Amino acid sequence: MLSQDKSLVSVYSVALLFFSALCVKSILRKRRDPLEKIPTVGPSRLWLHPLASLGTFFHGHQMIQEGYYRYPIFKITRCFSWLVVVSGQEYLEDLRKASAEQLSFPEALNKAGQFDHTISPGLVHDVIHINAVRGVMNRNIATRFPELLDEMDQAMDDLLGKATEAWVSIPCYKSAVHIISRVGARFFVGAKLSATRRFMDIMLCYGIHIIKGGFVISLFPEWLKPLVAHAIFNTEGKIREVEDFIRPIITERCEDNSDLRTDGDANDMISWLWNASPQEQRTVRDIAIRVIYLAVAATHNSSSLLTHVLLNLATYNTYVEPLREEISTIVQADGWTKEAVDKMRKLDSFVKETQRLHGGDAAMIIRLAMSDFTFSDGTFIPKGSSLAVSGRAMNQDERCHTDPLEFQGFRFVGKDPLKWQTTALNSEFMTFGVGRHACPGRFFAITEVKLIAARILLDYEIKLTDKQGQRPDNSWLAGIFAAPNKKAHILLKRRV
Ligand code: HEM
Repeated sequence: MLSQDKSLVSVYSVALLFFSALCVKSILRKRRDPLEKIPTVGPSRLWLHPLASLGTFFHGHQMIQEGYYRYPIFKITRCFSWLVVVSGQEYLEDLRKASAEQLSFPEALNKAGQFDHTISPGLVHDVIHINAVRGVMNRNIATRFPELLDEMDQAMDDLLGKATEAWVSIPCYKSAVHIISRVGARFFVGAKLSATRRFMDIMLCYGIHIIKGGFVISLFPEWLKPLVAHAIFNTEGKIREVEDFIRPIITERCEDNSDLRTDGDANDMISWLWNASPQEQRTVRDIAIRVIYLAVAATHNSSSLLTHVLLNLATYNTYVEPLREEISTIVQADGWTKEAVDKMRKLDSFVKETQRLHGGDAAMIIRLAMSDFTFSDGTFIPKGSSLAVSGRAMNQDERCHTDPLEFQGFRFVGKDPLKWQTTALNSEFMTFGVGRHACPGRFFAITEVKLIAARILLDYEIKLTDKQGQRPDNSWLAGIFAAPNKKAHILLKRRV
């Protein structure tokens, strides 16, 4: 009995010693922490980081929402470090103006997705593919619009069959990924590959490779990362599989290292990227890597947005008829063209309102401080800190939008399109970012999502599976990235 008491005492003594050591360490660190002056939402003791990080992992969006109403700048814990979150216009302006040597988007992206190891070292700093999207790709959306339409119809037929007069239940997110990835693949690499099941599966798996692999690889020290990427995630092997699909296309379009032809069905991302690259980067591997990166960038966000739009069409059914009326009138006059889709202002507003209420991440515009940085009010941010903007809270602020938690599908109709059209960049609404890194693919994404929604509206009746009309809740990735409910189904029935 006595010896049992003794061992209990020693356990308590060790625990007390450990706790005291943590407190001392925390106090010392707190004194040294250069971010100490920035208010904290959630636990502020660094020794509580493991627990607090768990809190952020589940409730980060609520913490950011709370911080937004209390401070123009604050911090929360995230994976054993701080995430500094800003919202005030002055801070946003500083963020926008900061040079790449001060606050870097590519480095923040690399830290989050470990692209150096999940795709290729240095890729996030290369601009060839970004310039291709900004320039030649965006110029070709209208030209290649008939193919988008064709691919979208084929993808719908795949999902629902040609003639369905009964209600069919389809998994909303999975179906959105199916349609978006097919339309994207048709646009990027042409009809042959978008119809090749194996290629499409490999590209979809690559997205998962980046999300899961990136997270696991980030847990290892820098020197071990290449080994883990090679041994566990087989990044090289995955790239080689994509190369095998792209090689014959490149060979068929050119016999030496000169420009690839861009006529007819060769007018796609493979030729655009090849022709934009200097001689030493005109390799199958280089093109495969860039195609993978763009396909990943193009698929996840657009599929999530389409899922939210479909769920909202099914939930807020009173918008269906006015939208059908707008779409039919425009299509009767102009046919199915990009210009016609651009003219669909009610649909545009419906998509934007969906982004505002359902689509936005709690933390947007991620940046990594590459050197010490000081905001214009004197707030100091040390090198290595991660920063973000409380985008979702801004989108739902009653000072900007009346009844902000209410879905008003036509909220943006009649408002200045330069500021409130879906593709407009606006420091009060940052779903596509701001400044030099603002999403270059937004014109394609919005054309594609509006086109798919418009075709579904004209061809199908749509409703929720829930008889009470309850929209399925969003889910949160790592507590701060909004994702549509992946289990949600919707019901579609072909219109007669
Ligand atoms: C609804 C769909 C989409 C959303 C919400 C979205 C959102 C974003 C955001 C927030 C950024 C970062 C901006 C910043 O931090 O300032 C970004 C960057 C980027 N997006 Fe998108 N995006 C979408 C679709 C697409 C598509 C379809 C493509 C490809 C064709 C694409 C290609 C890119 C690229 C290449 C970048 C990096 C730009 C750079 O590094 O300068 N995105 N996107």
